[in-house]
Amino acid sequence: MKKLENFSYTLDVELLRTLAEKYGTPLYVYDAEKMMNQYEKIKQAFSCIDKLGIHYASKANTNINILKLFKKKGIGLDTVSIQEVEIGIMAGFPPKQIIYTPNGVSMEEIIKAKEFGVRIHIDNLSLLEQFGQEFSLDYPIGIRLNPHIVGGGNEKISVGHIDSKFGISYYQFPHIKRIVENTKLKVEGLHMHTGSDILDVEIFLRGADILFDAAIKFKDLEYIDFGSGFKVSYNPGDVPTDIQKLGPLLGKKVNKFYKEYGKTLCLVFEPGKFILSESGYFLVKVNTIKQTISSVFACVNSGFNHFIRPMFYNAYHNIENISNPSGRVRLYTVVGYICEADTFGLNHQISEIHEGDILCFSNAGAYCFCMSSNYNSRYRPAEVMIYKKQDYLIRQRETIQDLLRNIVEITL
Ligand SMILES: Cc1ncc(COP(=O)(O)O)c(C=O)c1O
Ligand SMILES: N[C@@H](CCCC[NH3+])C(=O)O
Repeated sequence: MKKLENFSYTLDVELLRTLAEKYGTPLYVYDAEKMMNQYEKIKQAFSCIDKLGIHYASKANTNINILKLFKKKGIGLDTVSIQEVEIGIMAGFPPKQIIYTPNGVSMEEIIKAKEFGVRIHIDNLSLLEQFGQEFSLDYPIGIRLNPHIVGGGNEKISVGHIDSKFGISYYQFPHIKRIVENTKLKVEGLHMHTGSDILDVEIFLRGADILFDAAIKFKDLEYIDFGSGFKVSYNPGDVPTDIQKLGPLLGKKVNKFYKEYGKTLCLVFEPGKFILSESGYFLVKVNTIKQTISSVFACVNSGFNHFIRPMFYNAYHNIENISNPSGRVRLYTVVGYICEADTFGLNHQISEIHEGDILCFSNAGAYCFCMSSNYNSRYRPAEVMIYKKQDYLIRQRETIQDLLRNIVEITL
């Protein structure tokens, strides 16, 4: 069967077309095999590291079926909210396999996480002190440091710089130490995450130096958590993070550190995008073609309410016409139906589009469905997962009842 050329599709065109017909559009399709291949790539790249812990960043896609798949493979979970913790527990993860690294949350939420028994990362001096005063030695925690490194594909996802709200500045280290000593807190982990979409291997290595420098000053560590940020290719010429190169370089630093520390710790990564992004496809139908005096618009039955990355981050996503994959290539601006600027792709080269054709967006696995909304009172799409060559509906398309579910009608 024909596969789409010039891009890393793992599913063939005919299958995607069949799924669009069977489940309707707009539709998210995920390929479980591709997720697992990506996971294996990470494992292999860091195979020189003795104790490796990979925790899938569930914020990339929290569908419980995807979480269960990772659980089955023995992968850990990374969460950012108490709700992600709860979904993780529901998916069957043992609490100690769940890392919880929130930002800007209340002490009440941290206490709930403690009640679930998950590994908590605190990224704020005030909460560190409160937690220490209340729980002290009873409950070991991890601390998220801000290494003051500028990394990440755009300013919205660059989170390790000096003006960022994330982590505790490593310049505030004496303050951290004072709180830990005064409250007798047990620190079992140190964490850092500088951003998403980081191409440069050097960023990770610089972060490692800073983290090890801090880690040597804590005697009870069990793990060091490097967060994530591995980049994927969003367009055919794009280059992903060279994790094959990063693995051995980081491995050298890690082993040197372990010698100094006198103990082998677990080295944790929390990948989301690298595992999920390329496994996903977003299928939409072309409602109409609109030729203006400047552009040819392909207007589809979706919008940034379903797929926000192009509008929010200016992100490029490859778009193919899977109804006419070998047609003559023309220039199209692909737009959605939302009542404000809503562009998926400006002047993309796409094989000739007719009304009713199905377009396929690539890299739709991570940060796509989970960032969707009901803006303009549109239903959120269905999700399908291909697992062991079978397609499974893993989320139903919404209906009018979903839009009204929490509304309380009052008598006027
Ligand atoms: C703390 C933390 N860990 C892990 C991730 C996952 O990052 P990515 O999807 O780039 O792998 C993020 C998101 O950027 C994050 O904020
Ligand atoms: N949502 C971002 C990724 C990182 C956000 C989480 N820290 C994206 O779509 O690129």
